[in-house]
Amino acid sequence: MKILDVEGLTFSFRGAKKPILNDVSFKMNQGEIVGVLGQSGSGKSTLLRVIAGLEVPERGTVTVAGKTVVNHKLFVQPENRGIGMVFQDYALFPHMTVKDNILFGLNGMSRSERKARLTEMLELVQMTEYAKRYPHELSGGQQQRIALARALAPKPSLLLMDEPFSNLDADLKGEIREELRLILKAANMTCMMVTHDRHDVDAICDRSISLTEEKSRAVEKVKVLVHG
Ligand SMILES: Nc1ncnc2c1ncn2[C@@H]1O[C@H](COP(=O)(O)OP(=O)(O)OP(=O)(O)O)[C@@H](O)[C@H]1O
Repeated sequence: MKILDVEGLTFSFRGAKKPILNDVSFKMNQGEIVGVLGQSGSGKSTLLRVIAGLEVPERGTVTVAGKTVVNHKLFVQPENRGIGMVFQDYALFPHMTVKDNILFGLNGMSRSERKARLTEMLELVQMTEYAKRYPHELSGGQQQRIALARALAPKPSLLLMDEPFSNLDADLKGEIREELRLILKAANMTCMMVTHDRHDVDAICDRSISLTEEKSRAVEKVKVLVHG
């Protein structure tokens, strides 16, 4: 089943001469983990932001789990797109415990459903005994796992991760990469991950797409590189 379908996506920042995303098209199947590679400034984060609904494209269509979320006449708000996001700095709420961070965003569920989902998420990321801690009492890798649990808790169709390893030291990175792949596969989550590090892609992703720039600085069509 197709979870993400991006067709002819074009986006320019206000006042810019050329689009930063120019006619970008690709698809993702259920459960696929896809890396987004490209040089600094090539538009990787912007692509994620447009898909998430944090930016409005000039042209193009984005369809998530069969539902069009943006086209020339439609714009679905970010919170209604069924998309989870994990940012570079994890963006955990510092004044909330691990438990409350994960429960945040589960408002539509009954009390017992929320409790069950919390338990399930803590088990998935193996952080059950940390439920009462605050973010500053956790290591970088543990904070990343909680950010992941919080993003997965509302059962999004698609997870977007922007440079999820940039805050981790090199030793931890290897361990966390393996762990992240296992968690995503266990949840059968479809995930798009921005990274500038090809090693991340090799260790975690099923394949990658690459944003390429011509000398004109116009972004070319996405090239799909299939790994393995
Ligand atoms: N709000 C903005 N207004 C104008 N230009 C912007 C804005 N945000 C980003 N840009 C520019 O758009 C381009 C793409 O930015 P983006 O953050 O998507 O790149 P990236 O590929 O994720 O880069 P990096 O790997 O360095 O994070 C950059 O040249 C950046 O300077």
